[in-house]
Amino acid sequence: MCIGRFVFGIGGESLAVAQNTYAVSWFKGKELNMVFGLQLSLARIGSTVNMNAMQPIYDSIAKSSAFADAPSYQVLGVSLYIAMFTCLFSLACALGLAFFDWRAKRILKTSAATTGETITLKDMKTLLLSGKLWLICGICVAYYVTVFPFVGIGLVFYEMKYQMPHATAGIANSLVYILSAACSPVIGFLIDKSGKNIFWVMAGTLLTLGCHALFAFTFATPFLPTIIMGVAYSVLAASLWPLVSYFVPENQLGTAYGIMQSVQNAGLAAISQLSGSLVDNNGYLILITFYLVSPLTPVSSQHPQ
Ligand SMILES: C[C@H](NC(=O)[C@@H](N)CCCCN)C(=O)O
Repeated sequence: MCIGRFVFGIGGESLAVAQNTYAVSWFKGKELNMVFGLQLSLARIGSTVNMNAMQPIYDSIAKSSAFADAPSYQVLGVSLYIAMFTCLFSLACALGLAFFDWRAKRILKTSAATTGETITLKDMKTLLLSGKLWLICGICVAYYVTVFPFVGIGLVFYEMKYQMPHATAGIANSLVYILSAACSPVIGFLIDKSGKNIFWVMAGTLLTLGCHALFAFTFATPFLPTIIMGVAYSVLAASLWPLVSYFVPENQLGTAYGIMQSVQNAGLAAISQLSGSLVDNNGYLILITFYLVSPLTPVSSQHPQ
């Protein structure tokens, strides 16, 4: 299983790096935030379908006469084979993209997704010494560790703190992603219109901070902070990722997004472990208080655009 997850991590995150680089190369100066919002929206539709569909798929296979006496690992294996078809669909889309890129290159007599220049060791050094890049990485990791691990343990949180039945807790937990799927393109469009990415990054961070405060210190309906968190997360994601393209030259974008994803994932790996141990040893109040402190890092590391 660990090997499978390792390969999955390499594939998924490389895909994200390539997607971001293509998006900037094709849409810079033309509604880039909206394109990132749209990309985010489709990714979150995928996450929501995954969160809600895998258990029913597993249950229906287990109940089917063909697998009535099958051990659970076999039922799981068949469920994962079904999931594999969405990866094949993704591969088909990537091949379609390669075709359009090749066609654009042929028609425009240029490389569509790159400037033709490749990154040099000197560029790499400049990039690694760029304070702006590390600030964005800091914002990214400090913000995302308060959202992804929270959604990861959200189901049990809603069940335990708010005494919700399993199904209602599942709906509450997927609301962050459902809302993000619905509103990211619109938010991206609004960010394009205002052109103030850093303002929106701060707004997304502060709103998320407010949500964690409501989760930690009140027993008011959790649906309100969850809904606000869905919107805040969309605001942050649609404004933060395109920001890289404002100061990193096009031939270094892939490397810059690769560094950003690595830093984000290193933080997520550590904080997911810490979240589990904080919940087990200290309870949810301490965990949410920890989430409350983490976004303060992005707020304090931002300065006006
Ligand atoms: C845009 C941003 N993408 C990421 O954070 C990637 N590392 C992919 C994460 C996939 C999460 N299951 C985002 O999704 O907000």
